Amino acid sequence: MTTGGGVFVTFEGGEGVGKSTQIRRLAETLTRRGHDVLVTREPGGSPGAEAVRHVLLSGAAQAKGPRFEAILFAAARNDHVEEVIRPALGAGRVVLCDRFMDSSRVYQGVVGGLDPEIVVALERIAINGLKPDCTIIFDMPAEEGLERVRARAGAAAGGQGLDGLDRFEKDEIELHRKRRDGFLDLAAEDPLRCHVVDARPAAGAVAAVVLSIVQPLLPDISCPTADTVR
Ligand SMILES: Nc1ncnc2c1ncn2[C@@H]1O[C@H](COP(=O)(O)OP(=O)(O)OP(=O)(O)O)[C@@H](O)[C@H]1O
Ligand SMILES: Cc1cn([C@H]2C[C@H](O)[C@@H](COP(=O)(O)O)O2)c(=O)[nH]c1=O
Repeated sequence: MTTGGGVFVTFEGGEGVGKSTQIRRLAETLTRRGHDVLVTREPGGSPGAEAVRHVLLSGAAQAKGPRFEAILFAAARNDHVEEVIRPALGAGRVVLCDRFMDSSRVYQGVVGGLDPEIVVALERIAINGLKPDCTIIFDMPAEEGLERVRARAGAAAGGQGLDGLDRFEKDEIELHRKRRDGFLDLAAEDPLRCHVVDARPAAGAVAAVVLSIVQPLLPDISCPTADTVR
């Protein structure tokens, strides 16, 4: 368990696999059961990192290349870790984070083509020793995830056909397929931390699988501890 008694769970995968949907459902379930839950995301999660998110997802940094983007992701991550995640874990909270270091390993590293030594060095600086207790990797064919993303963007635009996609969502389908493979490879390399979950079933069925993975990591809050009983 992470320092301070909190539990740090990250959610990863390609575009449109249902990370936000599942985090929202899990947070509702855990909160109802009495856990103190923090939902956060990357890039972003702290005021400084949210500003960097806009630069990255708008595509403003793309022309500078993967190294420049990777440095921005790392700077945003370090701010998020030190300003938000570490304090929350120190306070014993359950932190549910939409993407974290594995997205950098896959998007900028394995698929982005960044020198592995740079990926490792940036990760070390960014996370400063803080690793997830558990990582859920949602898996589905890249085409199906992108269909969900396009449907979501279309609905948000009131069905007016605006593409509404961010810098990474707009990439070629072959890159999305490689990202899926990259996440599966990471999961195979670190099976104690990473759990691959089939993202295709209905949201309720996926949520049940996610809960079964996270539940054993949580502190038992069913009985009062000795020092709360007077
Ligand atoms: N199990 C599911 N079955 C069908 N549709 C789903 C399922 N889960 C999520 N969706 C829908 O798919 C779309 C994408 O879901 P969501 O935003 O949760 O994915 P995401 O992984 O967070 O996306 P992104 O990669 O863009 O952050 C949403 O419109 C959501 O309602
Ligand atoms: C943390 C992180 C993210 N990315 C990419 C992956 C996604 O395309 C976007 C984030 O958008 P989302 O809708 O919030 O999932 O950013 C990345 O390339 N590297 C990273 O470290």
